Amino acid sequence: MTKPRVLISDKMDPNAAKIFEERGCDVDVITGKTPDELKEIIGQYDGLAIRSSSKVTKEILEAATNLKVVGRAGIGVDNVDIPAASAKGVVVMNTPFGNSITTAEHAIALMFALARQIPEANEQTQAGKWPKNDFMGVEVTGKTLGLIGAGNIGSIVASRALGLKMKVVAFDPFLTPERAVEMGVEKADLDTLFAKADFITLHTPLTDQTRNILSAANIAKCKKGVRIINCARGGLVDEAALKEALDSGHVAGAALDVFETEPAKDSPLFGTPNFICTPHLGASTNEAQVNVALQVAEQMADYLVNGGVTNALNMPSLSAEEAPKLKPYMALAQQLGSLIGQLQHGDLTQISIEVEGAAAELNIKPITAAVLAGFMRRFSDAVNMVNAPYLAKERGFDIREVRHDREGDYHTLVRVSVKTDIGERSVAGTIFSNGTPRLVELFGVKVEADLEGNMLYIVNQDAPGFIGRLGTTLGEADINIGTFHLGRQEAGGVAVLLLSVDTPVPAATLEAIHNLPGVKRAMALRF
Ligand SMILES: NC(=O)c1ccc[n+]([C@@H]2O[C@H](COP(=O)([O-])OP(=O)(O)OC[C@H]3O[C@@H](n4cnc5c(N)ncnc54)[C@H](O)[C@@H]3O)[C@@H](O)[C@H]2O)c1
Ligand SMILES: O=C(O)CC[C@@H](O)C(=O)O
Repeated sequence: MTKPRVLISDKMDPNAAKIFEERGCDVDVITGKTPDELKEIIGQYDGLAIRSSSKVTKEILEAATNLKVVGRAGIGVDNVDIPAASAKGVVVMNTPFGNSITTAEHAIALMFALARQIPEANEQTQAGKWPKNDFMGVEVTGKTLGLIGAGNIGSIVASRALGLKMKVVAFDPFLTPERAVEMGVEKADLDTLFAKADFITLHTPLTDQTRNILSAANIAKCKKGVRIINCARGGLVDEAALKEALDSGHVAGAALDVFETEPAKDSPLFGTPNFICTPHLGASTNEAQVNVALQVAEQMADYLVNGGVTNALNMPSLSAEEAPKLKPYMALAQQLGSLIGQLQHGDLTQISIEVEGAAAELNIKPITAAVLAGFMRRFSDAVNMVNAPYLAKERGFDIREVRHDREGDYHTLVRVSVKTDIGERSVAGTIFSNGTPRLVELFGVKVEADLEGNMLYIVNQDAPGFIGRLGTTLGEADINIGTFHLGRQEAGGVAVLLLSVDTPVPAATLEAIHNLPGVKRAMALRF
């Protein structure tokens, strides 16, 4: 088997390359490429490991003909076009915890730097001015910290602030009252936070809801003398409004690690008294960079080599322990999805995935994604488990997942049903003890078959002599039968035949089969 190839395109701790190699990948470290240069080489790679410099745009993804995974050594994935990656079937992963402590510590460091005006005091002291009377600071003890965003980093900032004997008021629409109690913070709405906070620190992603969350109007609602810290994303604070508020003295100090446009080289904020900044250094400690590099390399190699999915933003997670257990189920699910997709008639409205027995103990999300990948092949060859759920949603299909505790005739069963404007139909399969998937039911008829290669599906009225006539028709077309599976509802009733054949069945032979007495339907299938 050829080794997966990975490109590390941003500066990253060398441990990442080492891990890729140890885990069975070939790795190239090529940093500093322009988008056009990256476009030229990206087609050779199965994986792309990045920090924030590489922009994984739609154009880059279009050129990435072999790409399976993009791994961000860090949290924010604003430099990756996730919808385009999903549509292309490329998994996007990040490392959501590796740099959280480091970034939280940077926010606290900036809070102290603001409270005691350390950067300016340092500059003037080193200029020989000894400005002892010019820098009257404020204590943080007893002050209120307004926390906007109480996720991973926000909650670490809160715990450090509480340790400094501050009060913490948090605004986060997803913060539950129980979690607020657990964190020791007061949950508040934004206006209450503005009214109470002596310091405000931001820890949200940049979204339509959070863009300019500190707008001119909101800054005006803050206490006079508030100090603002942003170590999350540029664009959360309206930089022009912040400049005005610093100039007027309404805001006593502001510290930005992130800017609306980065690299920020000529911001109007530069040179403003009581303004300090760092060049997006939130995650820049040895510890954090080792953490995120190791983590991204482990996650990406795990996906490329074993199919494990961790911290993916566009695919359900699948641990390295789960992956081997789920592998036969995913093969079965894909085959069932493909079978029902090839046989489906009418306009589809709903797909249901039911798991029963041992299958009900498993993570159903990857099974669903595999069913959809098989099913959606009827629309495009470029479908996989990553993009199938998106494409299915795009087409408005109602996807249902049902877990049954009961064990039926089989110790484990996956059933896929479709609802269309002309009715409902289902297929079901099991996993044998040797791990092979097997179809066990097709549209209500018990029929056992391995779904692989070229197959022929025939529905006929059960009658003596039919199998002989079918064999002759195939023989005359020089088509060799591999396996033969027959199921029927009752003697003389409707029978279902599934045959594996060594070569594809041409249209003329299908037509001849269709014309045999008693045949209701004949279709060539491909797995
Ligand atoms: N400066 C840096 O170098 C650096 C380093 C790491 C992370 N970051 C950034 O820090 C931010 C926070 O990271 P995290 O790991 O804590 O993320 P997280 O997902 O754990 O937390 C984000 C929190 O924001 C909350 N949120 C979402 N919408 C909100 C809204 N409208 N108002 C208030 N809260 C809202 C969410 O509920 C969540 O609790 C991200 O933007 C990330 O990219 C920056
Ligand atoms: O890689 C970096 O230095 C910044 C990372 C940070 O912005 C993140 O979102 O994790």
